[in-house]
Amino acid sequence: MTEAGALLVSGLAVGYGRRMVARDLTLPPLAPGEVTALVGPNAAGKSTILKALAGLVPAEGSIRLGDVDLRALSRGKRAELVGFMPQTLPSSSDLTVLEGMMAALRAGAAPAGHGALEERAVAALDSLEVGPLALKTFAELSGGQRQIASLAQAVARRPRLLLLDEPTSALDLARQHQVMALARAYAREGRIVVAVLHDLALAASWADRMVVLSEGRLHAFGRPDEALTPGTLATVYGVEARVERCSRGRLQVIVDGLIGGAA
Ligand SMILES: Nc1ncnc2c1ncn2[C@@H]1O[C@H](COP(=O)(O)OP(=O)(O)OP(=O)(O)O)[C@@H](O)[C@H]1O
Repeated sequence: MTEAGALLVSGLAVGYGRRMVARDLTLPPLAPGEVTALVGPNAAGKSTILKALAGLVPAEGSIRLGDVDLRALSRGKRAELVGFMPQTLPSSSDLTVLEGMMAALRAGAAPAGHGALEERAVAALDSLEVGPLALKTFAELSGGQRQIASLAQAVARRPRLLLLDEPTSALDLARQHQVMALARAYAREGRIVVAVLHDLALAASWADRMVVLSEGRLHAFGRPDEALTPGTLATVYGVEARVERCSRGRLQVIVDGLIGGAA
């Protein structure tokens, strides 16, 4: 698959000082129109790789969005194309949600007028049904509200590539559904969404593809039913697990125990 506008990552090397998290990581092309779930055990390198794609940590290798070399872009131009929602969210900011969103939007390469930016910020909050949060400070929000506000900030610029680091970890069931539905609708407009998720059932329900990482290496890739196999779960997570379809066709992962350990 080499679809126009795909995210193409090859030979990616990223780490912290001498500690390499990924050395020579090449991913299959991630196509516009699709949600890709990036999964794997704790410390597999998922967040670091997402930050490398966003240009937030130094990396070597090739990161292209179609024919655009993302690593060659200025910070502002890259931020126009790539939206990033971090795993760790600000909790002490005195800025209101709207002020924070406006500041992020203004940091782009081609800022629009104040009114147009405010319209975009408000539209992003409304799309997640959290318009009333606009005038609250981040410090006043609950953990889940902070997560939703942070997602709205990442989406507001309408980037071609949207990177979400555990976007549902603090959310209740209804909000999880809402966020994943938004991610899917956003992708269907011809954009690329990559989301780090720990909940494999949620990932299998909403993602078109899954990338399974282990120790900074690609272990499996494909549709959820191709990527999530008992063999992969055993090797990558060290669990004895079954992958079954429930009556509505959704994949379920049932963990029977740890490999070599007590159930
Ligand atoms: N700022 C940092 N400085 C040094 N090492 C780091 C830093 N951030 C992460 N690491 C290390 O990089 C490795 C990968 O971490 P990363 O956060 O990318 O993993 P992850 O797959 O996202 O994990 P989790 O699922 O637990 O969030 C870990 O060994 C971690 O200790």
